[in-house]
Amino acid sequence: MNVNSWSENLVIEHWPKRDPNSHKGNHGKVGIIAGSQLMPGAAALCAGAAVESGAGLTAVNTVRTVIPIVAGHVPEATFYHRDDDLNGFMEGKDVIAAGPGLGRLSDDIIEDLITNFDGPLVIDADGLYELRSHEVIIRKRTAPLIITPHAGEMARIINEDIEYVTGNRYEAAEKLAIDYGIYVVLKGPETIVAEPNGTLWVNHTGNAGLAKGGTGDVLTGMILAFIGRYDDIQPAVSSAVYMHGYAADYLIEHGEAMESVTASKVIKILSSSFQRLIN
Ligand SMILES: NC(=O)C1=CN([C@@H]2O[C@H](COP(=O)(O)OP(=O)(O)OC[C@H]3O[C@@H](n4cnc5c(N)ncnc54)[C@H](O)[C@@H]3O)[C@@H](O)[C@H]2O)[C@@H](O)CC1
Ligand SMILES: Nc1ncnc2c1ncn2[C@@H]1O[C@H](COP(=O)(O)OP(=O)(O)O)[C@@H](O)[C@H]1O
Repeated sequence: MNVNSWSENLVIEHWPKRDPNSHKGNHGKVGIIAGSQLMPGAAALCAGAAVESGAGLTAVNTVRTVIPIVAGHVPEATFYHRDDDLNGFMEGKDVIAAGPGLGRLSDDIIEDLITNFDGPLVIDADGLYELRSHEVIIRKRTAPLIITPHAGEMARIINEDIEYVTGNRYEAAEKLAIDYGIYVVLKGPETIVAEPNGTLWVNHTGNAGLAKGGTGDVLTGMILAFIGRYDDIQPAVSSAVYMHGYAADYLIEHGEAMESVTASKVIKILSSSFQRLIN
C-alpha cells in the first residue's frame, strides 16, 4: 500500500500564486448544486467557503426559496434556479460540486452530471446516497470524479457496515478509488485522499471541533475552489483538506473552545489561516 502524508511543506510548495495581471475568469468558474428548502445552510456554507478560498466566479444552483437566504450570506455568488435546464448551468463551468443539502430525491441531477459534465466533478453528502447505482456510468466517465464521503456514506457506497469502514479506512479508500477510477476523500480524523491509481495521502490537521454539522459542506466548497485554482487534482484536494483542518486548529489556538467551533467560524478564519501559512 502506497501511503504518504500531505505536509505543510507540500501545501506551500503547490500553492498557486495569484498573478497580479489575472482576472476573475483565471481563478475558476465554479458551480455548486446544493441546498433545499429544509437545508439552505448547506448551500450557503459551501458557497461561502468557495468564495473565501479564492474561486474567481461562484454560481449556486438551488431551489427558488433558498436563493435569497444564500445571497444574504454570500453576495459574491450568482444564482440559477434548480428547475431550469441543467445543461445551461454546466455551460462554462470549470468545476462543479453537487450534493450538500440537496435532499435524496434529486439523484437525476447526479446521474446527469456524471454522464454529461466534462470537467472535474465533486460529489458530496446527499449526492452520494445512490452512488452505487451509478457504477456503470462512473466507469465510463473520463473527466475526474472526486467523492467526499464520511464513514457512514462510504459504508453505503461499498455496501459494508460503518464498523468495517472505520476499521479498514486505508484499504476501503484505496479499493474504491482503484475500482471506480476516481478520487476518494474519506473524511474523519486523519482524512485520506485516495488517487485513482491507489496512492493514498493522509492529512494530519484538524480536531474534534469539526465534528459538527456543516463542516463537511465547508470542505466541499474549499475543494471546489482549490480545484478551480490548481492545475492538478490531488494537490488541490489534499491542500484543501489540509487548510480546512489547519483553520479549525487555528481557531483553537486563538482561544475558541472545541465545543464552539462552527462551520461558519472555519470560513471566517480561512483568510488569516492562508495568510499565516502561505503569504
Ligand atoms: N445547515 C445545513 O443545511 C446542514 C446540512 N447538512 C446536510 O444534511 C444532509 C445529511 O447529511 P448527514 O451526514 O447528516 O446525514 P447522513 O444520513 O449521511 O449521516 C448520518 C448517518 O451517518 C452516520 N455518520 C455520519 N458521519 C459519520 C462518521 N464520520 N463516522 C461514522 N458514522 C457517521 C451517522 O451516525 C448517521 O447514521 C446532507 O445533504 C448534508 O449536506 C449537514 O451538513 C448538516 C448541516
Ligand atoms: N474528530 C475529528 N477530527 C478531525 N476532523 C474531523 C473530526 N470529525 C469530523 N471531522 C471533519 O469534519 C468534517 C465533517 O464532515 P461531514 O461528516 O460531511 O459533516 P456535515 O455533512 O455535517 O457537514 C470532515 O471534513 C471531517 O474530516
